[in-house]
Formats: sequence, C-alpha cells, structure tokens
Amino acid sequence: MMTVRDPRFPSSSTTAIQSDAAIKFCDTTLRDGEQAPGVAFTAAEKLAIAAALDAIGVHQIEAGIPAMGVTERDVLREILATDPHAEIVGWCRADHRDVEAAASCGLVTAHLTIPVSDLHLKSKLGRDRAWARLRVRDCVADATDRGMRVSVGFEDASRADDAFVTDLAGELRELGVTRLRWADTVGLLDPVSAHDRLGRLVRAVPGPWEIHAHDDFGLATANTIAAVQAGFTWVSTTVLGLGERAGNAPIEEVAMALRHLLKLPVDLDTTSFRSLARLVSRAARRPLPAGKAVVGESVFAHESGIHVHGILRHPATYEPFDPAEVGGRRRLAIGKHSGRASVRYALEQYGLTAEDDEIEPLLERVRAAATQHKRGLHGRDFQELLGRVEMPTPRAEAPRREEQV
Ligand SMILES: CC(=O)SCCNC(=O)CCNC(=O)[C@H](O)C(C)(C)COP(=O)(O)OP(=O)(O)OC[C@H]1O[C@@H](n2cnc3c(N)ncnc32)[C@H](O)[C@@H]1OP(=O)(O)O
Ligand SMILES: O=C(O)CCC(=O)C(=O)O
Repeated sequence: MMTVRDPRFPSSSTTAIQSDAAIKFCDTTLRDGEQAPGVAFTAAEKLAIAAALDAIGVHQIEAGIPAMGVTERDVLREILATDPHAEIVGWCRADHRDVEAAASCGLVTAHLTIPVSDLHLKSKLGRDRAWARLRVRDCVADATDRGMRVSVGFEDASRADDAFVTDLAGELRELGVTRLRWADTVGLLDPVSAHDRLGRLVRAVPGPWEIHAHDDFGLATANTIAAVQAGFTWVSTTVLGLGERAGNAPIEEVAMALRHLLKLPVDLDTTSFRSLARLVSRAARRPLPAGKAVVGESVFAHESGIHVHGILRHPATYEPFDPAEVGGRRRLAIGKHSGRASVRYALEQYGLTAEDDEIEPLLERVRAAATQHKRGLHGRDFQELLGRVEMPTPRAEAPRREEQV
C-alpha cells in the first residue's frame, strides 16, 4: 500500500463551512446507539464519547435516559459538569416520572416521546389517540413548568395517520415545544414517499423538524437526506449508525452526503470522523467493517488497475471527496486486480522503472500471490516478488518508503 497525496483536492480545513443555515445534528449514540443489543457503555466511555461528539461540534447530544436509574443519572450529571458546547438532552417517555428524573439530574432540555401510530397506541399501550394527545400535552406542561426546554418525538410516525400527526404537531408548537422529531421507528420509509409526506408536514406545521430514521431496509441515510430536502432542518444520527436492530442514520454518512450531494453547509469537524468511529466501535465492542462508508479502513484504498490508473491522473476519478476531509488517507493496493499502472507506480516507490514487457511477468506473479494469500500484497510480499523476477535497473534516486496494506 502506498499513500498518494494530491493538491487537486482541497484540504478539509478549507471546506468546513460555518453558516447559520447549517443543518443541525442531534446525535443519539449515547441513547439509541447504546440501545443496540448487547451494547453497554461504561461511564468513562459515555464521557469520552460525549466529549468527542462535543469536540466535532454536534449541536445536541441525546446522552441517556434518566428514567433508567441512578447510575444513568449520575453519568448525565457528569457529562453536564464538563460544560459542553453541545446541548445535553435526556430522553423521556411521556411520563411524569421521566420528566422528574430528567429534572433531577439538572438537565435543562428534555426530549419527550409519544407513540403516534394506532398500532403502538393500541397494541403496545392499550391506549388511543385522545390519550396520546392529553398525555403528551400534560408532560410538556410539566417540563416547561420546571423551566425545561422540551422537544417531542413522534414514535412510529411513519405508520401513523399523517392528519393526526399534523394536528398534534400544531398543538405542541403552540405549547412552546422547541422541536418536533418524526421517527421512522422500524425503518419503513422510502426516500420518495419521505420527501412527499414530510414536505406536506413542514408546509402545514413550520419546524424545526428533526428526522430520526432507522436502517431496517438500509435506507436510513437516504431517508434522512430526503427529509432534509423536504425542509427538515435537524437530523438524528449515531456514530456508525449504531442503534436498535439495524441501527440509525450514521452521522458520518449523513454529514458527508449533506455536504457533497446536497451542497449544504455542515459545520462539524468532519476530520475527526475516523477517530470518532474507532472510539465508538471499541466502546460498543463492534468491529468497524472495512467497507463502512466514509470511515471504513478500505474506503479510500484502490486496487483495481483501471481505478489506480485513473486515481494517479486525477483522484476525483474514483473518489467522491478528499479522504483527509474525514481523517482518512488514500492508499493504492497491489493485488489480484492490479494493472500495469499500479505495478509501475509500485516499482517507482523503490526507485525502479520497467518496460511493459518486464511488468507483465511481475503482474502474473502479483495475481498468483494475491490469490494464494487471499488478500492484497503487503510491501514485503511485493519486495519478495521483485527478488524472484529479473528486475529492471534501479534509477538513480533513493527509493520512497512503501506503506503496508
Ligand atoms: C423506539 C425507542 O427507541 S423508545 C426507547 C426505548 N429505550 C429503552 O427502552 C431503553 C431503556 N428502558 C428502560 O430502562 C426501561 O424500559 C424503562 C426504565 C424506561 C421502563 O422500565 P419499566 O418501568 O420496567 O417498564 P418496561 O420496560 O417493562 O415497559 C415499558 C413501560 O413504558 C411505557 N411506555 C412505553 N413508551 C411510553 C411512552 N412513550 N410514554 C409513556 N409510557 C411509555 C409502557 O406502557 C410500559 O409501562 P407499564 O409497565 O406501566 O405498562
Ligand atoms: O425520540 C423519539 O421519539 C424517537 C424514539 C426512537 O428512538 C424511535 O422511534 O426510533
């Protein structure tokens, strides 16, 4: 593996845009993220993740569930004591005990959730829409009377009656609710209907609206982007998409898609995305897949001959943005799919040049070795192959260091 740097991509420091119009992030790695089965952060891990999210400039951190008990409340207090720039939020049911628990940790912001689909209201809670309306209004009043800022989440909104959600949203806005969260709780939304339905909602009840998308059909990022296109100004995300079942919309995917696909300002320090991903992956005891979009180890690695040939001429041919923008680096791999340009480039790293007819036999050996090892070649593998073929004469200049795959 070798690193290629190219000045044709702007550095991330010049692309971070500060703007009032930037989409706001409410990161829920410490709440929905930790709800992923088997994930249990220690207090130290929660503090470290909160600090890292704060450092990248996340606007709100949904840091836990006060109703879970003393330990959770203690951690929430500790996070608040670090005096973060981000607003720290406690997730609550529409239940006075939850509001009390949130207030008792010194939280000034509470997020209250009310299920809005008939399925959830009837089958889960044995209740109806009228109950939901009264209950959430009552709890909002409780929290605001305590001087708290309140946002409300509509659980299972994607399976709810849009007319009911619209009416309830209008009422809650009049009660002073700061933001409304529309939750696709079981990930049933698709981007086209999301754009249609959520656009109508925003036109009926002005925001701020937040989208909370789940990834059961692999559409959480797409649906989040569609919601923003429809006029939502807040996104609910988690690092690596960690969360219930298939997870949530990953912060790293949403941020980069907003910036590069929608050309919207994103005022997060995206250069820390890779280190943030590693931190959460370790704390969650979940390996970070090599091909994970934006932050995976191999997402800026190129092996295929045609791609390396292109990248060497202009990195944008096969990269959507500069890897440095997310704390990554470009790497060229030598492997089964390498072509002459790759091998020629690799040889150059050792101060060697070669004609095509000299490269062909080497390429054959590269393919055989990669197939045998079932991986790309490390620097030492390549050097070993060089030793076994009749190699061209070294050039005068000193060899450059090669990085390993
Ligand atoms: C879609 C989501 O992600 S929602 C968030 C889900 N997150 C979690 O559940 C993680 C943390 N949860 C917990 O620690 C516990 O479930 C607690 C502390 C919240 C509640 O624990 P328990 O009192 O033992 O209740 P249990 O978990 O068995 O059942 C949930 C209770 O919440 C009630 N409930 C569920 N959602 C809501 C809501 N939005 N508003 C009001 N009450 C609700 C249910 O009716 C049930 O109450 P009941 O036992 O009086 O019928
Ligand atoms: O805050 C909310 O209402 C969303 C709760 C949630 O995590 C979900 O519905 O998936």
